[in-house]
Amino acid sequence: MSPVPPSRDRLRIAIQKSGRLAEPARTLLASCGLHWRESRDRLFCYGETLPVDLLLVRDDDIPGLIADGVCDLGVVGRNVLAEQQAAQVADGREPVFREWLPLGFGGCRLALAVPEDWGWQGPAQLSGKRIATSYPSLLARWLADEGVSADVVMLSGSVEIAPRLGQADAICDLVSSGATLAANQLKPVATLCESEAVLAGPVAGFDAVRGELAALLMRRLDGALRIRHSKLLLFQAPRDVLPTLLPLLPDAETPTVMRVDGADDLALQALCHGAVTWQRLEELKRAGAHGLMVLPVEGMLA
Ligand SMILES: Nc1ncnc2c1ncn2[C@@H]1O[C@H](COP(=O)(O)OP(=O)(O)OP(=O)(O)O)[C@@H](O)[C@H]1O
Ligand SMILES: O=P(O)(O)OC[C@H]1O[C@H](OP(=O)(O)OP(=O)(O)O)[C@H](O)[C@@H]1O
Ligand SMILES: [Mg+2]
Repeated sequence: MSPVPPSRDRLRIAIQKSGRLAEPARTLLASCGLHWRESRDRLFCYGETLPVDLLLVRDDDIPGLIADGVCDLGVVGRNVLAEQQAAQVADGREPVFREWLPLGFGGCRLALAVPEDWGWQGPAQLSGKRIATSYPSLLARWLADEGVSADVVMLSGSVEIAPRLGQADAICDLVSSGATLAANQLKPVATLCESEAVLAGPVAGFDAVRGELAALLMRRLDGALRIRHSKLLLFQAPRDVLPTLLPLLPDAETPTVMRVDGADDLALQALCHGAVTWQRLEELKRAGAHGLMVLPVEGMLA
């Protein structure tokens, strides 16, 4: 492994090396104007456009790396962050990392699931049962909140198969489409945590240099997230149709309205955060708009 530069006047962000969050995390950070030179072992990326480096790691290690000050920020699932926070609290320790910003990808939920043939009557039914999970602290907290005493069986993977193998009666694991549960004849009965990828950072702030870099990154992330699905819509329309036309704009900010030299119609430009579909364009045209043009938005600074 090539040496990690020891400087602390640079910001270091941990992201997943490979896995579900690896590529979207890099794409999002790149959309904030960050570009890197990768080390030969592909574990460290040196920031070339800003003093912001990447550390490529297992996602479970990210909260600990923040706690130890090895890295400053991290992109990790809320499920992982919340589990490690719950473990610290259960140990009587104050968590030193927290969620800074939800990032809008990696959506899933941590759910409790039971065999399909159980008639679910509520959490009390789990009393004395064995529940397999990779999230023992979140599950233990939920059981305590529900006043239920059950055995938590810790498994690091393939949790859904545990009931079929006789290792557990129920499970608590991540669910997205629900296909894995269905394939294992399980049904979800409670949600313990709604999750997505988040930017995690220390509860305490940074020193001045890294604090400024972190603030800059947060502003850019905020801008990048706001325009992620946004389009700029340009069109012309007669003034009198605007009251029917403007409500049709998909989740738009107040449009800029300009007079067109020598023409009666107005020219409008609207930043739309909702989906600008063909169907919506056709509706706008029927309502009196013409010359409709949809443009991608590369960046935005409020
Ligand atoms: N089915 C899913 N749909 C959507 N998001 C998911 C799904 N499963 C997991 N995630 C999210 O993606 C994160 C990373 O999942 P992944 O399967 O890549 O983790 P991993 O196998 O623990 O990876 P690593 O090798 O880094 O430890 C999870 O912690 C969760 O936040
Ligand atoms: O509701 P679904 O869309 O079926 O997704 C849920 C599955 O996805 C994840 O597993 P993954 O596919 O990442 O496998 P792994 O955890 O065994 O690596 C999670 O642990 C569930 O098993
Ligand atoms: Mg992991």
